Amino acid sequence: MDVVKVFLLNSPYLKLDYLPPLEVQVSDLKIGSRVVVPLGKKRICVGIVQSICFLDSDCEFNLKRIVLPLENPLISETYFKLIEDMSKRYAGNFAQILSNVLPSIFKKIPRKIWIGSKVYSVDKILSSDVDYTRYITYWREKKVYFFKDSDNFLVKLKNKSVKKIRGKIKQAIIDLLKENNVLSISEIKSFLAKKNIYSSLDKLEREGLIVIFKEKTLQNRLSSVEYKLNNSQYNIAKEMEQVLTTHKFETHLLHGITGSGKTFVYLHLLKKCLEQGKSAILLLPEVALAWGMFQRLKKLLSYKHIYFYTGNLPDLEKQRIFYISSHTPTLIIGTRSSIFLPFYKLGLIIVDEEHVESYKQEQGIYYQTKEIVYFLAKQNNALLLLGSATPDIKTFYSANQGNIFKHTLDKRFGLSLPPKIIVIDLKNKQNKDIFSQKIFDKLSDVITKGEQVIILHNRRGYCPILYCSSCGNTIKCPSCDISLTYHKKNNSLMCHYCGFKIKFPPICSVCESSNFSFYGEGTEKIEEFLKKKFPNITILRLDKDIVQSRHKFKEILQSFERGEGQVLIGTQMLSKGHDFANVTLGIVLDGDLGLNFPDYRARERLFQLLVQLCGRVGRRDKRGEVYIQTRNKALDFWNFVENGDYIGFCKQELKKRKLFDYPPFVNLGLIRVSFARDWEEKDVFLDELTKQCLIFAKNFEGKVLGPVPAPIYYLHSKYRYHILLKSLQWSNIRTFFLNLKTNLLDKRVLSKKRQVQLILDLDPVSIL
Ligand SMILES: Nc1ncnc2c1ncn2[C@@H]1O[C@H](COP(=O)(O)OP(=O)(O)OP(=O)(O)O)[C@@H](O)[C@H]1O
Ligand SMILES: [Zn+2]
Repeated sequence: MDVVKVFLLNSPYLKLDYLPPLEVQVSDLKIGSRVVVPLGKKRICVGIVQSICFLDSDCEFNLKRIVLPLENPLISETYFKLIEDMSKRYAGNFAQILSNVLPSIFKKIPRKIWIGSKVYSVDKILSSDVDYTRYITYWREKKVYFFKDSDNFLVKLKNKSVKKIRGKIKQAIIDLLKENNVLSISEIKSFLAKKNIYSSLDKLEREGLIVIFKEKTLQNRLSSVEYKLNNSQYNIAKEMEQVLTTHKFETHLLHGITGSGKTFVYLHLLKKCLEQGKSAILLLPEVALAWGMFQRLKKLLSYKHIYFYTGNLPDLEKQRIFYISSHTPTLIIGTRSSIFLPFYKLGLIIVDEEHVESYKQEQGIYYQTKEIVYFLAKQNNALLLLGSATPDIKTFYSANQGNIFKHTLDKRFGLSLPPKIIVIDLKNKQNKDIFSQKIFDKLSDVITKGEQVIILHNRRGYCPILYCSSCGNTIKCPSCDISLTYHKKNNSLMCHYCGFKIKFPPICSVCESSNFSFYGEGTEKIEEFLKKKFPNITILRLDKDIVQSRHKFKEILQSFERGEGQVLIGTQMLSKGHDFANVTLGIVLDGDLGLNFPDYRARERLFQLLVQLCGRVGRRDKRGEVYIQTRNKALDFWNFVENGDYIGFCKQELKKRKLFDYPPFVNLGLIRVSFARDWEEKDVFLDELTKQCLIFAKNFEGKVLGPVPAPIYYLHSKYRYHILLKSLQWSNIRTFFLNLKTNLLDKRVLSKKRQVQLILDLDPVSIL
């Protein structure tokens, strides 16, 4: 008897046995096929065929039958291997990982399918034998389509001088077209992350503002604008081109200072890769950066299959790109979720700004994008290129050990010079002013000259800490161990971790007074201060409170680029990737922010942020200056910052990490334990947890630290504990975790009912 093993893409994420679908030979069914299967008495759900085997036994009567085969296959065997690798590496459930990384549309049973241009209802196919038989016939002949591509239409502006129009979506479409000349309907949907833009397009067309036209020939041909690499770019690009040509798996690091022209090296390699008929991915750490890069490259490179991809595209758009990329050489420019597309002949993976922490996914399933692309590149004999002005110290170390080929671009492209960096000591100053006198004078000077300034302050809101004036109590979030931030504009207090919000003034929970003192400042207060001091200029602000949409983010940046504001103040959002022409002064108000976090990566993170910020200053002929305020000028950290000496900093940091046993010298695993505050058995559980940790620690090759309360002990109404594992082998860490979990389950202090959550976070980026 033939049995088909299927992974369910929905809860309970099991692997179950089924009989093949009626009228289908098992030999017609491929591994990786998507199928609809019955589950329990009434449910039907979607799964992926893992294997087909022959069983001697006669348990046929107990097995249910697959009710409908869909894409045959949806994913390839190499895709399976990737998920298998992830489930081993991250000690997770195969089906759950697969379900998480596939576009969510594949977890649902489709409602319609197409045969030729005719549409059929899946309900009907499932309920009528005649329709089912006909469906299977076409399915076998590969004539069934699960997606209809109706978006081969392009849109452009008719009248370039339109300004304000009514309707948010309409306005957003017009703004997009102003930047891009021509876009396809799919691209507009992608960027606005909206599926229904048709009525807005329709209205705009009727109002005579845009033209919608059919793409005539499918311009499959690849071409690019003429460009000339400078000598350093050329030598580096040629070396890697050689790797592409010989289809070898190699990892390279491009350490190029800000403004050195890394993008043109990428451009050159992407073009070569596509010319060879292979696919490529260019990853960026944030949606806005990915979109900026997509627009930039589309102007330089013309090819039909260049797509912008991120996790929050509309479902149908994700599905469309998924299908196309499985059988066509494509170039994907996107964020980390792009790596789970089923690439056809993958030849090149570029990870830009490779040091950024958002390459680590910490929701749903935990994974490190860089580990997965390493696996993918190896599997496909592809070139993996990591690029950054401030590489991750681990990458830097690996390159120095000879495991990664390293290339350096140490000069800005053209004539521009990196800015001069001046660190200002605030130590003995008793001033309550936000700016030191020296910086304030400099600021006034630059404003008078009509040049632009960016000010970095990594804290939003008006004021981050509020004390009760009567009893000294700080006002905290009721669900988190975090101070509430005062926001003046809406006169409220907010928790920046869980979103909790109350009107100001609150009542002190200790003494019931409602008189408060404020401490510290956020971007909102700095903006207010500057507006008072410089009433005649425009001051713009860029932080999460202002930027509620991607569109707004762009709007502020563009307005600043056009010179409509002279000062831009913001959180780390303003530090990455932007190419401002007229900024000659950068200011960092609180250079120490984050430096004292109980996290071994704190210094590295701050250094990277500061270098990125400096990269935005003086990008044209006029050399810029960056002033940084600190209360700890004595730290040698600041010498490295002033000299822009990233390599020196890395070397010193590596010494410290070696001394205290931190990566790259050991591997870190963090077991995150959390449970509700009112859980009655928490004491019993914690006792047992501590006991078990001690027992397993005896045979553990490495160190076990904890369980201890996490630095943020109370968050989202849950208590949190950490167990930190240090070992030379990842496998030791995984084994420790699995043994601990199994034992706690056996002892029944951990139940499957999820009162307690136990998560293994390998190489944690945040240990707060
Ligand atoms: N070969 C080239 N031909 C023409 N212009 C170039 C070339 N290389 C770089 N440039 C220009 O130099 C500037 C800096 O290049 P690019 O943006 O690629 O730098 P980057 O290394 O990516 O910097 P960052 O890390 O700050 O993003 C850009 O304005 C870019 O257009
Ligand atoms: Zn909170």
